[in-house]
Amino acid sequence: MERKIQELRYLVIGAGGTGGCIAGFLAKGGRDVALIARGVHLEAIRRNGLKIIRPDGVLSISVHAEEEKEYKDKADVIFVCVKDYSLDSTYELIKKASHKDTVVIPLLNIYGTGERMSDRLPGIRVLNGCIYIAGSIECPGVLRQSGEIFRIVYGSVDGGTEDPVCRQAEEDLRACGIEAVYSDDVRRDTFKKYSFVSAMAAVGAYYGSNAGDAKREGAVRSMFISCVKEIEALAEAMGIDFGEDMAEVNLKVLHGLADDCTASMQKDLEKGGQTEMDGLVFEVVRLGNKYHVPVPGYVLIAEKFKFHLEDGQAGQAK
Ligand SMILES: NC(=O)C1=CN([C@@H]2O[C@H](COP(=O)(O)OP(=O)(O)OC[C@H]3O[C@@H](n4cnc5c(N)ncnc54)[C@H](OP(=O)(O)O)[C@@H]3O)[C@@H](O)[C@H]2O)C=CC1
Ligand SMILES: CC(C)(CO)C(=O)C(=O)O
Repeated sequence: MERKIQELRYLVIGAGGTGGCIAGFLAKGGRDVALIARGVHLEAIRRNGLKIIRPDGVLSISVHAEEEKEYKDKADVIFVCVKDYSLDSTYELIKKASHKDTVVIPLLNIYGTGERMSDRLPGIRVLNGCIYIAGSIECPGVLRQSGEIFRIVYGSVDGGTEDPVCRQAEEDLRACGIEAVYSDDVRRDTFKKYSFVSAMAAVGAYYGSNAGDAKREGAVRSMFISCVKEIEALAEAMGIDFGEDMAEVNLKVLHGLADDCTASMQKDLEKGGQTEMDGLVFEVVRLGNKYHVPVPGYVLIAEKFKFHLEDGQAGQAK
């Protein structure tokens, strides 16, 4: 018998550019959502609510936010919205917050995150997912969303088994103003997102360029297109059928971004701290090596950041 779902309880881990916007939109739409944040950002959200500066104005939203250790509930849907380098720090909370039907939806830009998380979370249903948004923390308690794009795609790692929780989450997200897609081929769809963000992040890091530079004819745009084509060749070797011309699709996505938009990896790089370069750029070089697909654009970019393969094996960043 189909399980009757009443109101889903959402947990969003990470209150940055992605997680803060998701929790903010869900809360604004009246959904039951808790947001895990920390430090001065958490204090500010608690004191003043969450502000999201958008192209069409500022949203001020009251969101239930707490620290990881304060969360004592069980959630039906958990969105994981942290950088790859913080992922390990989320596992204890996910274990504590899950019941037998909970679905965990990682939205990281790193391809294959869901599979990696499943290995670390036996007995918990971890999906795969991705998100299209351009968001960042402006200052404590305040996020900036540039451009209108806000799309979440998720689905089961094993393919398209229909799940009522996932279907209801899709309805909830849409009702709250987020374009949601419960995908029947999430491996393909997350690799499609990867073909965009990896290329944009790699080229942006190489040239120090933004979306506006890639929109105009010239070296930045050419390299962006070459990188997308390298990922297309990889997809073919990996048995992923994109079914459409990703250079064309990704140029449309690019044109939907504000000119001053840069990938979140590039923002981290400019701040001088940890970045997702390994999963977004070096991993493409490793995949090229594994599947015998030439990826000269990525090799050039990776070399600029002192990464190379050693003896034909997966190399180390130096
Ligand atoms: N920003 C964007 O526009 C987009 C980002 N993405 C991807 O989404 C993922 C998340 O990125 P984004 O939202 O930008 O990341 P941010 O760095 O903006 O936000 C992550 C937040 O999570 C916090 N955090 C990390 N670990 C914990 C924890 N254990 N408990 C509580 N808080 C925690 C961080 O805190 P602290 O700062 O203290 O570490 C930070 O505030 C990445 O993989 C990114 O590539 C995808 C599409 C667009
Ligand atoms: C490029 C962008 C903004 C597109 O969603 C993104 O995914 C990121 O910054 O990580």
